[in-house]
Amino acid sequence: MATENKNLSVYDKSKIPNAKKLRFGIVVSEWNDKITHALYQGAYDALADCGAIEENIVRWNVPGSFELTYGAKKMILTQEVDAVIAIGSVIRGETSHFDFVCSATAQGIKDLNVAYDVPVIFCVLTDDTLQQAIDRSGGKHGNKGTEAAIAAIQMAVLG
Ligand SMILES: Nc1c(NC[C@H](O)[C@H](O)[C@H](O)CO)[nH]c(=O)[nH]c1=O
Ligand SMILES: CC(=O)[C@@H](O)COP(=O)(O)O
Repeated sequence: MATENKNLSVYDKSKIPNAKKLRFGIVVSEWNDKITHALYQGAYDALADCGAIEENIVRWNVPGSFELTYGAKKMILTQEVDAVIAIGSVIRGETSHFDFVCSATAQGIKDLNVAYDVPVIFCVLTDDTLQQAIDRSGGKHGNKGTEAAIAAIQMAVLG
């Protein structure tokens, strides 16, 4: 199902565990910062809506999406979090750099989920245009940050 058929901000709160006892790390890329801050706000608001408390939400910024892997690893090793949300916005330019950044970031975050017992949520938009990114960070398709926050809660209590 493509995003256009599923609003990213819709969730059934009655089916989401309460997050009051959970601690979250959120690593935010500064590239396309208007987009990534909107994603962060969506994630923060959803975590709070589900019971998370402010002092249990730790935010770190990194230069770009490629650095999300290292930032998330450092968050896991030092902050005693139950889940990490990695937030980025990669927008295609003139060269193939987009493909390398997207692939490396996705693979790096996947590798963290394998290497450590803390879920790392892939909240990285990989868009061909700025409008696509706007549409998915609080626009007509909702906010992927919201979706990522709900996934973080669900994965934090898994098992
Ligand atoms: N073009 C985008 C980048 N590029 C920067 C890389 O992520 C990385 O910071 C740099 O290569 C140094 O290691 N990053 C994004 O997050 N979004 C882009 O559109
Ligand atoms: C995703 C990128 O790295 C890209 O935005 C950089 O732009 P360009 O490919 O034109 O150098």
